[in-house]
Amino acid sequence: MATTTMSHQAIGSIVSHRPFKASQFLKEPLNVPMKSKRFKIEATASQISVVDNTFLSPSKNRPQESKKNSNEAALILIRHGESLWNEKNLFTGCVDVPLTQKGVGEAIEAGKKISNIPVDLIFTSSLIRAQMTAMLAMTQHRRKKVPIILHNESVKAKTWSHVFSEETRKQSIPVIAAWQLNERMYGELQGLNKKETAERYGTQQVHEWRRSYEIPPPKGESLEMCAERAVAYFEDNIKPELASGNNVMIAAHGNSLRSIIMYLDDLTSQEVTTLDLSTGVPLLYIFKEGKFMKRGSPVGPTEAGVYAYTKRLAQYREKLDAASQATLD
Ligand SMILES: O=C(O)[C@H](O)COP(=O)(O)O
Repeated sequence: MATTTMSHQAIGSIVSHRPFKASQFLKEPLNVPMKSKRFKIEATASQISVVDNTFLSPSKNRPQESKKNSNEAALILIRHGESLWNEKNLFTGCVDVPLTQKGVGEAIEAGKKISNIPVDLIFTSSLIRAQMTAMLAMTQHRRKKVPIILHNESVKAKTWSHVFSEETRKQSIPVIAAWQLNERMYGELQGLNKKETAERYGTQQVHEWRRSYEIPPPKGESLEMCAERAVAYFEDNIKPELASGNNVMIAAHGNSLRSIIMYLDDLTSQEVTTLDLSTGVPLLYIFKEGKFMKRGSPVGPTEAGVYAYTKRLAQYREKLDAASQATLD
């Protein structure tokens, strides 16, 4: 991947800034040797990235003028709705299972609760239950922007998923799927029934595996090991977006979010053992002057508490109200 990145920069410096035409790329002769085809694809991608690097690129690479001038941003955390293995009371971890119908409903209800809160970027894990939750929640959002899952896993994926309209891009919300936000890997417990496992190994032992900070399940990740990737990702990729004034939603998992909340609330390894997250319940934080203020879980879309001390959120809601009033007139 480093090669691709390096050739991106190398190519980027020589690629002219002429607007990119999909037809140019799609008519690419398929009989070119692999290397130059890779070069051509990379060149094309660099042309795209040169043409519109304000869309989808992390704020740290975004030109100054595109960053919002605000020292306040909303951060919404949401554990995925009930999954098919939650329903069966099986340890899930990194096994990729979808939501149940109840979990779908939970995601939609969560969307209603946050429908007035601005969302500029969405981060999910690479697991479908988190991605389903994010997409379903956003169907309820009053701003009606379209969440678009980014595909930067290869130069070709990035090139072939390019959006060619500036206006359409403005009506979209980039969704970044990161494996670092995946549920903790539950090792040899994955697929086992939680009740049967407690009967076999003892309730205390299973509670330690599930809720302690340092003790990993057999051949799995401890919460501490999960935090090493999830919190690092949050600090490197999500916090800079908040600092730029971008409002972020993270749809992830019980333990990857427990590790992030431990960081946000500065919990001790003892305190985090009592932290448990329900499925599909959004939690709101306000990031202001470098600090995270917990605002709790919005019960309804107009709950005053959500907007207390957050002038920007209140103004955003007033704008949505005015816009919907205008469409009614
Ligand atoms: O991975 C799982 O089984 C659940 O998402 C979380 O499980 P836990 O509540 O046992 O941590």
